[in-house]
Amino acid sequence: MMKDKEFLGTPFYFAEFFGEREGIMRLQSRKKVVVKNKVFGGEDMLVCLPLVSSNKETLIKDAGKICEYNPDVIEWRVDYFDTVNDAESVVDALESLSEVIGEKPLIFTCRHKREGGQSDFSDMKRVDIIRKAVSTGAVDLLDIEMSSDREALEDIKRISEEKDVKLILSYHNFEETPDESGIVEKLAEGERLGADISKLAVMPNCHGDVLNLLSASCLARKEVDIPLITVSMGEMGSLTRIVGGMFGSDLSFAVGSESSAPGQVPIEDMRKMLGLLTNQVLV
Ligand SMILES: O=C1C[C@@](O)(C(=O)O)C[C@@H](O)[C@@H]1O
Repeated sequence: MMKDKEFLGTPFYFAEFFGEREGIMRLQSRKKVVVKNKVFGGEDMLVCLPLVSSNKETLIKDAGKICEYNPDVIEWRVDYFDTVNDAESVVDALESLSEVIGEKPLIFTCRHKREGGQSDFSDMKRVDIIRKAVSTGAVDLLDIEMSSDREALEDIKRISEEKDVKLILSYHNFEETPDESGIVEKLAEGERLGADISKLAVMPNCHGDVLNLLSASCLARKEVDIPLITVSMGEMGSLTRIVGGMFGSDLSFAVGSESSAPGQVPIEDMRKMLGLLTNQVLV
């Protein structure tokens, strides 16, 4: 059998690991995460539309608009919200948002400036916002950096477990892309820290970085059991948002109203391209 790759010093045969035919279009994860009938790590890569609205009025308007595209998942980037530090106003907006999006799974992301987000808050404040948001029952998944303060992370894990909210542990690097084994290691770290889903979004500085992101996503399937989200950001990396699903990424962020990261593509374009790649009838 042809050796596909040296993986951390060990010969690695994709066909042997995944089966000769299995995974031609998708490398599925061993463990699946099911949220409101959407399967992370299953047959299809899911498409998520982010909301980056700055106040309740635009949030509700933007939510209505993105729902017209019928995304699989919605992310509220609450760090873009002007009054993010006022937990009561976040809860109030969340309750209205939940009415608009109905049965769509919602990711709640409260990202600090130092993590590439938009707002400043203390670790304690963030835990408080998250606790109150989760207690509404409107949050299905929480996204938090794996580099977060350990105590805060443990609090957040406890909060999410109590309410059966799934935890996405993320690694962002807006400067560069780690090498292949560094990417696999980060994704494995997410799982070790207790994530339900491990995510990595990194900036490429050359085309080799984009290839590394894709090959590392494939290799991570051997090392990591949980669903993965991997992104090469920026213009150079934007193709990974389309083809990433074939290499082991289980969700891709597209644009419905406004983008939340460099290199995201409009959802209509993404669906056209995915339709061409998988030769399916377009929805
Ligand atoms: O972490 C991610 C991935 C992302 O940064 C992207 O590159 O698409 C977009 C963010 O909104 C999301 O929380």
